[in-house]
Amino acid sequence: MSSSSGQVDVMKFGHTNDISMDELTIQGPVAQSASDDDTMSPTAPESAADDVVTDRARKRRQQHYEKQKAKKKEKRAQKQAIAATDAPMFEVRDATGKGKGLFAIRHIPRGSRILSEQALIACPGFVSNGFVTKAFNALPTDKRSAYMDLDCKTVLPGEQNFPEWLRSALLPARAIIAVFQTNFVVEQTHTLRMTVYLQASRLNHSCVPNALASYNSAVDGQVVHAIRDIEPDEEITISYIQSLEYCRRTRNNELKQPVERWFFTCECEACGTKDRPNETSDAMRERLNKMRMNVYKSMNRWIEGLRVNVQRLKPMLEKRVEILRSEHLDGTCDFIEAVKYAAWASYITGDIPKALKYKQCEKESVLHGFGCDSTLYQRVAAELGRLRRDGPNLTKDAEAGLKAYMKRSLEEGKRRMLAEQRFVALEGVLEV
Ligand SMILES: C[S@@+](CC[C@H](N)C(=O)[O-])C[C@H]1O[C@@H](n2cnc3c(N)ncnc32)[C@H](O)[C@@H]1O
Repeated sequence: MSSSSGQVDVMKFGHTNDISMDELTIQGPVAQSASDDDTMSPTAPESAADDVVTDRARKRRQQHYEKQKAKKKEKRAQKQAIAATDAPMFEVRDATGKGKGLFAIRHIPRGSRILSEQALIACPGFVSNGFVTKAFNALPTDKRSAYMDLDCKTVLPGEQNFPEWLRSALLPARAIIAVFQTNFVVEQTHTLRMTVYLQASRLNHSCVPNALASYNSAVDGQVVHAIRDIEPDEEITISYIQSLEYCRRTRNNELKQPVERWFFTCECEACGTKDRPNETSDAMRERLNKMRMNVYKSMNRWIEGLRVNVQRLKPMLEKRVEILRSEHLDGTCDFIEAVKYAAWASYITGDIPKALKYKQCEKESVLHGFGCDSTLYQRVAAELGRLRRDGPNLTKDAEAGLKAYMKRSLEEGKRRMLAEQRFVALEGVLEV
């Protein structure tokens, strides 16, 4: 479940570090009202001017009060969503043809935290078979048997040809590693780690998932949120792959990268079956992928300081958001990335109302998918606040911040992939 680590890259609208609080205050409402006063007629009687100023002050106070009220309401709703974790929302059940899975036992509204769990086994940095075995042996007996009860699909290369006695002799050590291989997720904490969970590891994959799993530092574990309303008896699914914008064939190849560890071909509503593939969805995803590649190419050019015609890029970015919606992928990491880029393009081209609209949508999606206690949400909420407050004044800082951020996130992404590949390809396969 490599993508269930769920970390979404976020571009910043400027660095808070680059701007002091004092600078921000100067650009705020006080400076604005001073320039407004300049437009007043010099002959206007003092008392009338005072009235206007008082009126404005009252209006501003009222607006401020309304904002605070709205914020409090939002926070209360968020807290309620998190508290809802206490009430059971799902059960583990047989999922025909998929082994076990998690199923809703009541209506789960979008944004609810479905589960919040700490890892059973967590291997920091580059794990080895030895580390996994040692961590397993350190578990209490009941946890060990719960671990061994998890799905174990992985057949290590060449194993089918081993004589029976050798296979049996290898089984105990091989089973511990194979369960780990089938179920681990890669998490970005202060360092990379690979983890296995008792409940979150039961989540099956879909290319139209209704939930998002991510690492949450406040919980120090995985949290799973409903990214749309989920009805009773509906299976709760997440995405195992890096992007849902790939076409069907690539998505299924992705599930086998860097080596086969899950052994299934997806037959969700977007994939269809082998005999009746969903060609309409496939064409849409193919289109999405082309758009995504284009965006990345342009982003790379922009990061390197080359000329990019963002004005021309903008309609394509907006179309991407639209298609993702039509594919019922709102709320997924791909969607969050798409609205983030759309906000960026609107911002760079000076279309602040649209930038605000997309940024607001990003904030809502991150809130619903990651929760208000996620660092990602706090970052996006701060970006939106900054954009609202400072609008076009931040352009220069925003550009510098965005570039630095994109560089960092590209490097992080590479490091994460390398760690996963190293474990799966070297430790998991060759050493056993
Ligand atoms: C991390 S486990 C998920 C939980 C697992 N189904 C169980 O019984 O514990 C991954 C395994 O689930 C199964 N699986 C996940 N998503 C699937 C899907 N969409 N179709 C078929 N099998 C799936 C595959 O066998 C895969 O190796």
